Amino acid sequence: MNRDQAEARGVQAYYPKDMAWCYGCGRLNEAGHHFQTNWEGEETVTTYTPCSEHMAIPGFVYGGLIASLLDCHSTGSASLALYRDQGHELGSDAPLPRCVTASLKVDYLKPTPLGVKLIARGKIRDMNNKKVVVESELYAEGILCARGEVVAVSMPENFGK
Ligand SMILES: CCCCCCCCCCCCCCCC(=O)SCCNC(=O)CCNC(=O)[C@H](O)C(C)(C)COP(=O)(O)OP(=O)(O)OC[C@H]1O[C@@H](n2cnc3c(N)ncnc32)[C@H](O)[C@@H]1OP(=O)(O)O
Repeated sequence: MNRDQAEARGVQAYYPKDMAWCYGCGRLNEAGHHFQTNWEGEETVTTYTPCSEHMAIPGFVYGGLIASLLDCHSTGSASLALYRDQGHELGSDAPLPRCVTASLKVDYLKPTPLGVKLIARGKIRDMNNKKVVVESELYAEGILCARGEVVAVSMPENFGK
């Protein structure tokens, strides 16, 4: 599988239908961004090219879009990390761990240009069997523009009840 094919089938491609509606990364949400997250060695990677409707200031990306990207990148990374920890890789029949965001922190370091490919790279900083801390860096044309930290937690059975 080449890089493009791997990105096109990130962890979000394996979410079951009832979990595939997220505005950021749900493949079934037609209005959403369809972020896709996968392993690249020990790091996780999500890429996205924002367009003019994602503008904050002419030429630069809205910070909320960057937060969304880091959010879904991190929950996807957490699912991948828990899955690998359980001895599985994408494509296996075992069910994927479901993770939601407990905490999201973003530092905006430099203005992020519109119209170029953004690359989020994540590292797993801490994890146990129900919580994963993901630290990420967001690059545009090789420049570090934002840094994020997400605490992702396994989705409880009684979520929302
Ligand atoms: C079958 C296949 C499925 C496939 C895969 C499905 C994917 C699934 C849908 C994905 C779609 C995308 C998702 C996008 C990301 C959203 O947008 S998700 C939506 C936004 N997030 C939410 O709505 C979450 C709302 N909050 C909650 O439901 C609950 O507060 C939580 C997050 C589940 C935590 O519940 P809780 O009872 O507090 O958890 P608890 O067991 O006490 O804590 C677990 C650990 O987390 C830590 N923790 C809890 N809250 C926090 C916090 N705010 N800050 C720091 N640490 C915290 C605790 O300290 C504890 O740490 P340890 O003691 O283990 O070290």
